[in-house]
Amino acid sequence: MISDGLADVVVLTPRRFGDERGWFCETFSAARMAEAGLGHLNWVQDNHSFSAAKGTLRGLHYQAPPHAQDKLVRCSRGAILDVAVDFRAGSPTFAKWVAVELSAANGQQLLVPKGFLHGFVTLTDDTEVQYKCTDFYAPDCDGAVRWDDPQIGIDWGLTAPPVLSAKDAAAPLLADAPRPFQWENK
Ligand SMILES: Cc1cn([C@H]2C[C@H](O)[C@@H](COP(=O)(O)OP(=O)(O)O[C@H]3O[C@@H](C)C(=O)[C@@H](O)[C@H]3O)O2)c(=O)[nH]c1=O
Repeated sequence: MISDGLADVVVLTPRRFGDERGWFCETFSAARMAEAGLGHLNWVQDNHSFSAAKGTLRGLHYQAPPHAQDKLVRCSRGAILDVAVDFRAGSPTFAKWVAVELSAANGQQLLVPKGFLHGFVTLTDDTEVQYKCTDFYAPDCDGAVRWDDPQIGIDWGLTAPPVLSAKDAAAPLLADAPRPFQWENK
């Protein structure tokens, strides 16, 4: 993980059982999630995206309440730098970010909780990302913050301008975005 980490953002590394054929892995297990203290999360939607070019950047995205989503992200082909940004008003780590390389090779997964912005940049051509969500897609609650906001200052490791959607290119700065999440001191 790049940076010191953020409370609630968790890297999971499911076990791979290798043999002469290759390997086998349980990419999701409700029992393992419960063991990790994440058994309360109710996964209702699985997403899968394909990005053709290295340097494609999707983010920074959120779904506002009442349709906020936790996300469990993995990269099943190629590699990404996956980023979570604390978006909870009043949080001691507001606007702080973490980045983790997720790849088909390392099999790691990132748990991005509700209240965090999420985005990734592809580190390879032909990259596939799969993630589970705890609420359904709700376009009316869809929101974005600029990927290159200097207040956040994410080091994406880019050497050229990224490939972006029109929506992401037009996203507001953090200072101009709504504050739909409130930090709760647990
Ligand atoms: C996210 C999403 C999109 N769509 C549709 C809407 C649109 O026509 C098309 C592409 O949507 P987007 O441009 O928002 O796709 P994308 O930029 O890949 O958005 C995703 O980015 C990553 C970083 C996330 O964290 C996700 O939650 C999601 O926001 O797919 C769905 O039908 N269901 C969904 O859950």
